[in-house]
Amino acid sequence: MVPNRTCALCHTSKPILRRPKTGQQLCKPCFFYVFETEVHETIIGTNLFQQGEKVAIGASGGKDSTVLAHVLTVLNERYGYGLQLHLLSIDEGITGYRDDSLKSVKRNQQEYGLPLKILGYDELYGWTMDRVVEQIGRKNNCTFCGVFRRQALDRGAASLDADHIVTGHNADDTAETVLMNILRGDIARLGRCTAICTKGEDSIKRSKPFKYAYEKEIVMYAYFKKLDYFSTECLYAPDAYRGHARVFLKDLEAARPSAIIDIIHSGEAFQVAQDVELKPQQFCQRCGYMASNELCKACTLLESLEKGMGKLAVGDRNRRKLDDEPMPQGMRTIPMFQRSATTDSASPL
Ligand SMILES: Nc1ncnc2c1ncn2[C@@H]1O[C@H](COP(=O)(O)OP(=O)(O)OP(=O)(O)O)[C@@H](O)[C@H]1O
Repeated sequence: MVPNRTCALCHTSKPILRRPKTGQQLCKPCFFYVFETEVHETIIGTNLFQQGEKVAIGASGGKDSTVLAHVLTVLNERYGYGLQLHLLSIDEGITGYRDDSLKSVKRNQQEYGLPLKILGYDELYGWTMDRVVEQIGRKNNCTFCGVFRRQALDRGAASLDADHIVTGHNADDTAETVLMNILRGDIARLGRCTAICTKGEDSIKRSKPFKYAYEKEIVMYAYFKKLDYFSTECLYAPDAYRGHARVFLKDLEAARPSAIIDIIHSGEAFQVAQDVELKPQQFCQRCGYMASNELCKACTLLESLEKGMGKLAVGDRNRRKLDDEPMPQGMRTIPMFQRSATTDSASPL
């Protein structure tokens, strides 16, 4: 980069970076300020939080959630949101990966003085991902991990009596998800994947304050702030299909940086046609968690593992095969879901 003589915002200091989102050359303090202010504007513009809410930050120890914990702590103080922030980590039981990243979370907990709860797949499901992979191999293991994590975050948050879960999903993640849902023709997910906040009936709110934050800027923020995070990819290989969407998105971004935001805006503009039938929500008959069938996805997957049939990666097609197999003695099930109290009467920020 041929630097301008001065920062594009303060016109005083020497610029040290080019902002990936806008191409502006900025000094460090101005970059921190615009990055934080844009997240604040997203929060205020979408009425994301209520005064006094208890917010569980999904903390994986990776860059996104580490920056999220940092920025929310800063904004909560700067703008008096009045949030009770809590770190919530799910230990999937992946030796050499999650155990190391949890060490970063613990160091950050000390640094920010935030309480931390760790909930393990082992404790909740009786299975670690190491053991799941032993049974099913690496193919499809992300399906188990994703379904188990979603429910574990809800259960962890409910046990904290939290009103809200926030995750570090960023603009790149959201744009990838839009692309994936288009490629799969998954209309139901396409309709809801760009929502900044989702709340199923009787479930805890879940939101993505970094929905418009570029991954490259999150990495820059972490780097220049010298934040402590863990940067290794999962040992059990990332979701292959998402990988294609990611590569495609990176190519588009290289040609035109606004591609990421443009795809998100396109996703936001999609409307599900009236005649598209969406499955109604119900509660799992076994564990009481939200479900679109009699059993929730986690109970179905757990049952397949317990029966030694995890390789089926049970979708609707294989449900019959699973039902035909008798329940093993002492089959593990997930405890009943305890919902937390809600604070719907609280006032917005
Ligand atoms: N084990 C976990 N415990 C708690 N939260 C998690 C965990 N894994 C993922 N999350 C939440 O989901 C978000 C997206 O997770 P993903 O696996 O896509 O990782 P990522 O994009 O690399 O994010 P990060 O850099 O924070 O790990 C994370 O930012 C975090 O908020």
